[in-house]
Amino acid sequence: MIVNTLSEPATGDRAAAPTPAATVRRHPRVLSIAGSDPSGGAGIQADIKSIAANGGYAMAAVTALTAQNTRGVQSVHVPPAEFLRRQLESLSDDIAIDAVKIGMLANPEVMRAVGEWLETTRPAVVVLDPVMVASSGDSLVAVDARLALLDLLQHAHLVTPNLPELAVLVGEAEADSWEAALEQGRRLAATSQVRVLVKGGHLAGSACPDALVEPGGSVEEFTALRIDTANTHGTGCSLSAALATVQAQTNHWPESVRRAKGWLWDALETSAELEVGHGHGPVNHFHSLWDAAPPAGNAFSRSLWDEVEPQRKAIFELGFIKDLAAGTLTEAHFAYYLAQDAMYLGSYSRVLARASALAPTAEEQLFWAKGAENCLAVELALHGDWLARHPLDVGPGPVTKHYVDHLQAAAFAGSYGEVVAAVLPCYWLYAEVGRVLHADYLAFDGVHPYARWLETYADQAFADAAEAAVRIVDAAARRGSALDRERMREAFVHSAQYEVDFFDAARLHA
Ligand SMILES: Nc1ncnc2c1ncn2[C@@H]1O[C@H](COP(=O)(O)OP(=O)(O)O)[C@@H](O)[C@H]1O
Ligand SMILES: Cc1ncc(COP(=O)(O)OP(=O)(O)O)c(N)n1
Repeated sequence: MIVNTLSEPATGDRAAAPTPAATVRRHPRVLSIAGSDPSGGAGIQADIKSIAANGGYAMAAVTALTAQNTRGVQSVHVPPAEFLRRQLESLSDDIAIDAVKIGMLANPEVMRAVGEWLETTRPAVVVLDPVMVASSGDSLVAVDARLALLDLLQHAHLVTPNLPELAVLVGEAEADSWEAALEQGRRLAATSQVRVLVKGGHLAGSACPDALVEPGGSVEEFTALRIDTANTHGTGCSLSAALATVQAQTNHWPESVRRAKGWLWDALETSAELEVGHGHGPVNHFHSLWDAAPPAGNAFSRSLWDEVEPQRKAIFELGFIKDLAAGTLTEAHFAYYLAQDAMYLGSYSRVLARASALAPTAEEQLFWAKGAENCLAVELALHGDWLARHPLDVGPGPVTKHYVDHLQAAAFAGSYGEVVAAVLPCYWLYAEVGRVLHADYLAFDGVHPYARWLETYADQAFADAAEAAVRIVDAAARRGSALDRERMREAFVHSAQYEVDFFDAARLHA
């Protein structure tokens, strides 16, 4: 689970390299300018896998050849910088490059060649991983390269040093705490006027924090649980290449960090499956491709529906629902329910707005935005109407509070898949309750006291919206990894249980 927190508003900050126009591409053309790692875990080999795994078209200009494996670097060969220049010019003469990731640049001459090419080409996204030392401890860069590297920062939109690299860039000793690392990140960002991703992989502890630090000093943190693994070869390469790719898809740095870090976390967690080498093994770049084949069609939503069968049955066994169907529910209980529902809907609407913000297509964006609007406009009007006639002075009850907390946690820390899975039960179970109760209501003899409410939820438009929400969840499940689907499943089941508790809370409230 990736959790992110913003310590100061990110306003007014601007990295030195000009912020590009907001063009995004589903499959950006991403160039890695980096060294070769023949073991495939780091360098251009890792970058190409990372770019492809994140949906980009990968290209690579080789800056250096290394002889290395998972145990260490045995030898480095640096071709003439002039030949790197030719590779770069050859690419930019022909191909539109949406994003660049820069890795191992072995000496100042190579750095200058890359700087000059960036100066003329000005790619929209430049992520600079200031590679200096491999995870084995072997140096990959000439000792006199610091100034040339600092000079290169002016061309980057993001620089991603690990703690030893950050220390070299600010000319200080390596940070031994997260707070000290953030301070160094702030100093680098301010003095070089560059956006910095401070990475906490080298710290001890159960958490693995990273933080986006803007030149103006604002910091946004992204925390994940530390995975207990030795397979950390190439994490920095893989992360920076993923960041360049995702940024070209989103044009939103915090979202790019959240996605790239989440992807890398899954790659680390499933890395043991690869069994490569005897030292620091590689991460599993294609975990989502190789995991259990994504569920076809509506298989995922069917499995969710089956899994919450106990909750579906429980709803129709509740006294509240039975009394509501029979028209014998007291007005006091119904008013309490509507008051809680009105409070819930206010928050639910915001969560739908978040789903809209994260949506991968304009169609889904519009769907959730309309849902958010409907929640406020239609539902609150209906409830406001009833509640105006039956005023009830209560705050959010414990179930309302827990349910809303659960939705907000998904909205602020979860992926798009988690958010849409968490909001789905409210659509789907309500449509189901509406369908069943409406049938009872049509067979009802006399004037039903809750006719208006029952008609609203048996509305065809509501049933259509529930169906559309189900289709969106299936599509998100197909795109995600097995881990993503597991998180979606958990989010959905929790929400389904809260739906049961929510109805029940009204009757329990005397
Ligand atoms: N054991 C781990 N568990 C989870 N995330 C990790 C782990 N090790 C590194 N990371 C993440 O991998 C990325 C690279 O981290 P780091 O090791 O600091 O840089 P580098 O690979 O450049 O030395 C960061 O996002 C970091 O949080
Ligand atoms: C050719 C080459 N480039 C870079 C590295 C270092 O990889 P990185 O991901 O920055 O660091 P570790 O995660 O391996 O510490 C490399 N080894 N080879």
